[in-house]
Amino acid sequence: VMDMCGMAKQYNEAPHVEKNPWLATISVTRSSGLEKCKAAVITPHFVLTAAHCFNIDDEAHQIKVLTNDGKRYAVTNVISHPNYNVNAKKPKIAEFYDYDIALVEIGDKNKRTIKKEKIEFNPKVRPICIPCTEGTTRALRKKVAQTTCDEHEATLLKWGIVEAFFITEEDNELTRKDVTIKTGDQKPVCNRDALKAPLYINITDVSEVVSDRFLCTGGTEPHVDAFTCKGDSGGPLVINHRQRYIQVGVISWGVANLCINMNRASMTKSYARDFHTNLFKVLPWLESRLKDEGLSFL
Ligand SMILES: Cc1cc(Br)c(Nc2ncc[nH]2)c2c(Cl)c[nH]c12
Repeated sequence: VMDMCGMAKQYNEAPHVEKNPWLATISVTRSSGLEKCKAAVITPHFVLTAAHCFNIDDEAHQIKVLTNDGKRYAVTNVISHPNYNVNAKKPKIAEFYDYDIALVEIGDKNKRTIKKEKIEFNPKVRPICIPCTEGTTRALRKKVAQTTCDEHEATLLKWGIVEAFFITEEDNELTRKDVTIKTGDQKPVCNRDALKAPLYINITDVSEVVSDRFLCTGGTEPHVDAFTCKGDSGGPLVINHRQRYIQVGVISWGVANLCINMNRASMTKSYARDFHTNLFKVLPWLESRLKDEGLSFL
């Protein structure tokens, strides 16, 4: 059976990498320089990240996946969501992040070995749980036979304010940043601040830039949320359910760039919202692309 997902060391003094063993870093080497994103380990052959981390002309050999134990993995394939198209609404909207999600397949095409290289799990490298899989039913301590995907969504994304966190890297140290997902009647209030992004200043209808695929976090109500930096792109938005960890989103974009080369501003802004691709909204794509990975989707 697939290694139990969403398990991490809990004791206070545990190394940060063992508290967040699913975090991975994606590096893309281009002639124009190095781009970095974050990702989440979900199976031995796949990490999950944001589609906007890649350009059309990036080739697999330019991309490496780094796991918490310091191992660098070659990539055979980047599978971006078919509906992702950052240019879809040009010129009115310069960058459009709908369906901003991608699977990165690990392995080395050039190696003559038949078996693909795969991510080695250990206390520093473990998979996170993905919604609507058997592993998440077990992590939620529910009955495997009767639990539905709707129950996963009802349990994880309750109506109103949902406590979650993302993981960022500061001075080579992983730290969790607490946020609240605004669902139900709180969602429109959160989404509306998207129009405060410099990029969208001339847009009047928020639904043109914030599609139903996004989860919205950030701001100062009901408590001051952490905000993302560009370098956090692709990282997982995580819910801690009784010490089991389930990924519900992928960090896509934010309204305010309160980070100058990763120096996070001390003060946030009420409109400093962040938007994450909601995994519940891309399940058919996830399932079709991960069918041979032993995840057992519901
Ligand atoms: C995570 C993340 C990604 C991107 Br792309 C950003 N850039 C941006 N968002 C809208 C237009 N451009 C930001 C900002 Cl800004 C904060 N966090 C970000």
